[in-house]
Amino acid sequence: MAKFSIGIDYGTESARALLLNLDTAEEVASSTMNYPHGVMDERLPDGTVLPQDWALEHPDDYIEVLKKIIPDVIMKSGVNKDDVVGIGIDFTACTMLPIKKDGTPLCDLPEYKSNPHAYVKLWKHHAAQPEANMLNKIASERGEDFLARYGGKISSEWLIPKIWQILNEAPDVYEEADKFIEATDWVILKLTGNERRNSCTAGYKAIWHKRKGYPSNEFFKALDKRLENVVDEKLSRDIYPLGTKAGELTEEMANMIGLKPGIAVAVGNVDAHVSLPAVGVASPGKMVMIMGTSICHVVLGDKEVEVPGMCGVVEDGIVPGYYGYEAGQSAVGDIFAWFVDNCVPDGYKKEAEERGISVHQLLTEKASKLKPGESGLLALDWLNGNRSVLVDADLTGLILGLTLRTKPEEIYRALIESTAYGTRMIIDTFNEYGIKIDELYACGGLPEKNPMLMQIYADVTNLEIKVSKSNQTPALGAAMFGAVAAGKENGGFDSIFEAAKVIPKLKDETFKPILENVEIYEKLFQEYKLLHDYFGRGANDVMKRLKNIKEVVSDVREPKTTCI
Ligand SMILES: Nc1ncnc2c1ncn2[C@@H]1O[C@H](COP(=O)(O)OP(=O)(O)O)[C@@H](O)[C@H]1O
Ligand SMILES: O=C(CO)[C@@H](O)[C@@H](O)COP(=O)(O)O
Repeated sequence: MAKFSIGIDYGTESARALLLNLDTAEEVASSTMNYPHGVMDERLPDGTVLPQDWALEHPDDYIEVLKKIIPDVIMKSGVNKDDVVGIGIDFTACTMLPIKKDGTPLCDLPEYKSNPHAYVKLWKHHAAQPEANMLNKIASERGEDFLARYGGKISSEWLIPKIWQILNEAPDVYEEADKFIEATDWVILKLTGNERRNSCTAGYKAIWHKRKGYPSNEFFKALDKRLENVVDEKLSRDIYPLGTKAGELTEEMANMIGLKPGIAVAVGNVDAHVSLPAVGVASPGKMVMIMGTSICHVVLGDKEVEVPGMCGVVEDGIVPGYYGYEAGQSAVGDIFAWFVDNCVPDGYKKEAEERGISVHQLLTEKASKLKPGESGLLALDWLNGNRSVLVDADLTGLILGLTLRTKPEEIYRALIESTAYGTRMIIDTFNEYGIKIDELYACGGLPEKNPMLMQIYADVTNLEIKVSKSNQTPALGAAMFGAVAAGKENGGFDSIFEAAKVIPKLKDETFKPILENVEIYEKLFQEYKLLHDYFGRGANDVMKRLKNIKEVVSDVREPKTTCI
């Protein structure tokens, strides 16, 4: 009798469940649900207004979606729920929340309902940049060796700046919280009743090292004396490797989501990292791009080297036995969404509607007719800051070369190209510092949605791109880890390597660089690099000065005196 595993991918806007047949490697059914509260970046459910750079979610949504998407995949597939042997989840990260000892999120307590700090801080919450700046300054003055493992800087997206922001702006929330926890670990706590923090988020987002643990209490004290014992008081030193079984599905949750109690549940994982074995990559030299709202770039290495501006290198952080490297771009699809939502004339929207296609598709169709370089435009892709290689959320976007004749599709294409140049910067930096990238693999929403974009990435990087056959690659990876938690004796796998040999599939069609495009893009990329270094490496900090003026004028937070 065939056995099944369920993978749940918690994305930025929605969660998707995938039911995987472990005998045939077939993706039997999937189901998606948007988070009822969505991303809260302007106000809380009760109307409380949020300052700029904030991005919150409601933790109740993460359970709510399970009640729909799990019964849905069982119903659609007609599979007997008793044949499901494993569950794995992956999440965006660092997506964190304050909770009480029993797991109750602070925002669920009536007295904290209107306090933004009591909610989930989503990965793209960038309002902890002052704390990140200060942390980097202090760590660098103290010669903390962990900085090198994070490309020289800790991002404002990561856990410690976020916790420190809570302490600075809402000390009562900090006090009231018994724990701060990654959302991925919180969902596992809800599913199994066990707090089993995973090594991936701990390593990449919480400055934890397999052999050295967290930074010292002295370091945390140097940040703020109230943080001296933050690890022991608010986090945990018990960290579990990926592939470990976190526990078994509790009766209460099983009843709620329509499954059998006792199913093996894997420790939590991250959407980017979980995707690597899901495209069949289990050795160095092959970079996987998870392309959607943002792009995460992950690659394995057999040594630990310091690559400037990478998000992190973590031993066993992706699969056991290798150093997992991560880099990323904080906004990619989000930039195109911004353009579509804010900068497209009504005529375009009408045309798209009449033809029954999305505005993205219409712009892409028009932009496909342009040759590389034809628009005379060049853009910087920092509309949500720069995560790699500059690690600076205070940088902003730029479009150069506009004229009175510039068309929306030209700007749309220039924005796509800018994100491809951002990826090329990352690849070049890895190559330069000894992590060779010989092959590119892609998964996520964008390869499905936009072949023109994929061709531009192949031309700009001059690398052939292989694409995952699954349109739910992170969920597939999560299901594979769920099957590893179940173990071979229950119809699963003994290791993620075993699963990676038989489950993943790639599309037959690949995106191959086109020589004449490669040549023009090489010239354009050199121009991008000049702009990148001029605005991003301190020659002209105009972006930060503008942001500073904006903050003072909008009076949301004290002006920043230093930009690091
Ligand atoms: N045809 C398109 N071309 C380029 N981008 C698109 C297109 N359609 C949607 N998008 C962008 O894709 C992103 C969503 O990607 P997806 O991978 O589905 O989600 P997520 O990153 O949340 O997992 C959105 O930011 C949206 O703007
Ligand atoms: O930062 C990470 C992983 O490290 C991602 O979770 C984050 O970029 C969000 O990814 P999505 O674009 O929503 O898939």
